[in-house]
Amino acid sequence: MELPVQFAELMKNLLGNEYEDYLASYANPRLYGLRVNTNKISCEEFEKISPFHLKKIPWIPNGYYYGEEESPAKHPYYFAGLYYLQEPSAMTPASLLPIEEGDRVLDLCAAPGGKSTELGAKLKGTGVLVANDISVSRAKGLLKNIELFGISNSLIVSETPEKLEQYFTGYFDKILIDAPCSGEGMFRKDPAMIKSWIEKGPEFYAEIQKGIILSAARMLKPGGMMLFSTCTFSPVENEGTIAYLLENCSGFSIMELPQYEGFSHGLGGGEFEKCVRIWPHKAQGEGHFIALLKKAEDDGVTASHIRENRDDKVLYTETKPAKNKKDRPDKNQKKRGRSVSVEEDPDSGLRELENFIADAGINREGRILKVHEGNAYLVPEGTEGIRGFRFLRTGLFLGELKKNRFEPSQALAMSFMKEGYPNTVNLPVSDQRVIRYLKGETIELEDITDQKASGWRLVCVDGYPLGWGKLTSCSLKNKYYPGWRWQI
Ligand SMILES: C[S@@+](CC[C@H](N)C(=O)[O-])C[C@H]1O[C@@H](n2cnc3c(N)ncnc32)[C@H](O)[C@@H]1O
Repeated sequence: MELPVQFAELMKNLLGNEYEDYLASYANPRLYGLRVNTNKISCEEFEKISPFHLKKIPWIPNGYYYGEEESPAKHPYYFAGLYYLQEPSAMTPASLLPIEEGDRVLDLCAAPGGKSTELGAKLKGTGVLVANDISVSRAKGLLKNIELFGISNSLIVSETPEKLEQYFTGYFDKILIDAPCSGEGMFRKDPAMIKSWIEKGPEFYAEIQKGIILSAARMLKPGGMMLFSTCTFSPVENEGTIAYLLENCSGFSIMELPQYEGFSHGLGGGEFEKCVRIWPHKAQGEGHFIALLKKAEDDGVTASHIRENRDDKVLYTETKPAKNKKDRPDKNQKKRGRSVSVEEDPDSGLRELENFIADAGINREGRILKVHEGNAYLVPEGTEGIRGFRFLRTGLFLGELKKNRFEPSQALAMSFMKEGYPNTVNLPVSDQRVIRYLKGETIELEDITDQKASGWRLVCVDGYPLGWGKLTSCSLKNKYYPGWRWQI
């Protein structure tokens, strides 16, 4: 691989006598990683059913290497959201951010969801995950991955960090910033990054990162934790950005991270040693930088910042944002249409929706049912009043109300756990009808004797949900979301 001359010089200075080992690592075969969605299946269970040759990634509890010749993206278990395919060192940031159930979590630069899917899995349906990316087109890919993973307590947003900050000051328990960077650790996986490096270079991204990290710092609760990561090697983008944060926000400190075999310390000595660097010539990964930061309980800044916002614009209060925002004029309300509650519109299929929720045993605890322009959602409590952002999704999209009917959504199908829905058509992975279903075909079920009553069925592979079908006379009309169909 031909590396830019200037990059090669920088790396020689950085690595000294390790430079040759680093260069030699480009000749090694590329590494492929698979991370199990522990929200849907345990690692033990996955190891039992996996058709792939898996080898544990030593530092990721639910991460595995798989062989280059295998195609896990072309397997029904992928369509069941049982795993995410991700370069092994890129699994590290979400794995090292200590998420606790009930946390409010922000993934600030989230698309296409490699980290968000793990953060959401760790929350196990509790708390809230706000997954944001400035790029709307990339955020659409993020939305698909979040829904495929069955994560139902998330808001998918496409905003600048500065805009988010106006509402979310001091709001989050945990924040992950997987920052835009010059991608020096991606050169082997994606040689197009070399061209981008030549055009822009580390300084360009360092400037962007400075803005992002300060915004994130303001959105963190006192006592909260924030993890900053990149897939690049340049110190100006890594330790440099952390130094900038520490200079500008006095309440922050760098936290110790576990030093697994093959991990290296951050550069620059002192506190920076607590950061982790993954080098491709020392670990079985392409390369990453990770820093975990803690905000002091009393940082002397956040509290007054929240007060400023409250006094000034009443943008956010800690306990019940919805209540305080109720009376604010909502400029976008007309464009978006009116949200109605179940009681207000009994004829629009809402009764069928309520029956569906009751029959399916959907847990509404901590979530609020909202219907908006014929679409029904379960929105995490406390976020229902947030307005004015470019949302791609607010909570779990349940489905559409059509005249007197309710049509359940693909996202709802994916949110069920194994055996979590009463009316299923469960096919073994070896059954040809699994692929035919994923291709959008009608499938016949004469041989499955318990499929007599007509109505909605959750189609599953080995018990894991894939999507909906509607049964009449042993024939299952395909309701799999057309945009997700098997194209292979
Ligand atoms: C390294 S990628 C994120 C990868 C993602 N975390 C994952 O694991 O799949 C960086 C992302 O930052 C987004 N981005 C760039 N500038 C941003 C900004 N100012 N605010 C938020 N996101 C930004 C890019 O669109 C890009 O998707």
